[in-house]
Amino acid sequence: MVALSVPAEVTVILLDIEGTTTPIAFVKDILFPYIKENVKEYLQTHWEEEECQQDVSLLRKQAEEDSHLDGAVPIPAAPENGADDLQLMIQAVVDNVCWQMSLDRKTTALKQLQGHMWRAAFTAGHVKAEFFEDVVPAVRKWREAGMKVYIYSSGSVEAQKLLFGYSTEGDILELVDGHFDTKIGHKVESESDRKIANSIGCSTNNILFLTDVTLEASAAEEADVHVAVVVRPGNAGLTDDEKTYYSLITSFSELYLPSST
Ligand SMILES: CSCCC(=O)C(=O)COP(=O)(O)O
Ligand SMILES: [Mg+2]
Repeated sequence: MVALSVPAEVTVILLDIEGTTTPIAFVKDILFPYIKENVKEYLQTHWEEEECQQDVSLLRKQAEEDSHLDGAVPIPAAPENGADDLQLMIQAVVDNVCWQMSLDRKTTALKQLQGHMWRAAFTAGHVKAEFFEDVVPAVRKWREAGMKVYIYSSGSVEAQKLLFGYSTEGDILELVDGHFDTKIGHKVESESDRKIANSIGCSTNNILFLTDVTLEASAAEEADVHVAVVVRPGNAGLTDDEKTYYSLITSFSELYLPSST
């Protein structure tokens, strides 16, 4: 087994979810199809609710920003003329969500609606989140050694809490000291990592970020965050240069804390 020593200055381990703690297949084959299959009915059922209206407003704002993009799906202003307009509006939101998902976009607007939709599926017990088997034992060990463990995922904080709260390992939310999503900034922007350090109350070089995406690793590194790229079954392949440049791990058990024997 390969061992990667965690630098002594690291006090915080920051974890990506999809492709790092959790198989991409769980997200792509279970969570995302749930949205595509249920979004129309969800909007029809919850349309009058404040939360749903806020989600639609955010999606509409995003659609305006996206209007220059190829294939972008506009969302018209709120309907005034009854049921037919409402159905057209709902269909536009459905089409917009499906278009964004076809590109695996990580917009806050899309992620917020997804999080709200998954709430019903998780709390009713229809879905349980999957974690790689090394994740929970390693996180427990790190915390026992005094490390803080935070999550930084494009999935909304609400969705992150659902994953950790309703998992095949039970409710493991207590293993996480805090959560960050794209509201703090996108994962490919270094400024987001600086803001995360600031919010935790540490320096960027006190953080070790584990992610499967080299663009995210590169942004974090530019902010002076330590990084390791996580190689899991089903993840996108890395180029030879990326394999040479980054520290790679295939399991969290390959990380050694300075105090580990
Ligand atoms: C945490 S909710 C489900 C995953 C998701 O929607 C997503 O976009 C995952 O992105 P990540 O940044 O964790 O790779
Ligand atoms: Mg990921």
